Amino acid sequence: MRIAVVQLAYGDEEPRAARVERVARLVADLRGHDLVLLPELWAPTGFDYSGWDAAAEPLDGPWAAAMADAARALGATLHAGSFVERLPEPGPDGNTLANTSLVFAADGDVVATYRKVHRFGFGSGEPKLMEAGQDVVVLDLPDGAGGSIRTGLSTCYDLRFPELYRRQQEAGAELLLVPAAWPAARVAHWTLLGRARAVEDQCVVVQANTGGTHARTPMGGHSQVVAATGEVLAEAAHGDEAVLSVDVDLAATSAYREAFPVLADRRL
Ligand SMILES: O=C(O)CCC(=O)C(=O)O
Repeated sequence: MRIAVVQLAYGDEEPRAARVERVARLVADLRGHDLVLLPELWAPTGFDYSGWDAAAEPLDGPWAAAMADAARALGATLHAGSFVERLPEPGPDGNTLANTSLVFAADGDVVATYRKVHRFGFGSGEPKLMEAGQDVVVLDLPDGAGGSIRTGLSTCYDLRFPELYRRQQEAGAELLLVPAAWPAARVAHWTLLGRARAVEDQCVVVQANTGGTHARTPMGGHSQVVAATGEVLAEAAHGDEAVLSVDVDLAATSAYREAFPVLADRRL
């Protein structure tokens, strides 16, 4: 399966609409891949909380329409990262925003919607402004060889909560996709936790982070693709925009699980 991980770098000077156009073109240029993964909140920005309300859109808003077009131009699955969703009504915490990821099929149809479960911000940002997602999302994506691969969805801070990934693994996931806006200050955790999730759940982990600096927050980069063995198959540099293009041997994951069946020894 040929996977492209797009590490987008942006600053405060780039208008949101211009970035959406730029990224749509970039995605269309990645034809030949079976799956493209974009980072978290790359259009409204991950850390400019003050702009989230104005940037919020419904599930069928202009951002989703642009990404559906981009998926059609790509001719493959597009995990478009996440955007600020305007919920139709306030959730249990009284908020009308969510950090929502959409996955598009090659024909532009939405095949998965994931709302970030663990909200980052310790009393500000997401916990203050957004509703928490409630659902574990696992789905089958085309593997590029006529079959499918069971895939789990999560976002950024979720990576710190292994129980979410164990639920995905129990639901049959072998591929874990993680878009993020993870800051440079803790980027060592980002790479370490991605490898940890790969090793403990015996899954391929694909992580797309953000680069550049926005809202006075330098982003960490270091997007990576990790095999189920924990081997890092590709890793982007710190902070710059980059595309990782990686051929992932999915059969190797099943073979590895059979050869080293550690998950069968769990005691609950
Ligand atoms: O957990 C971290 O250190 C960063 C998480 C984060 O930036 C996010 O979830 O947006």
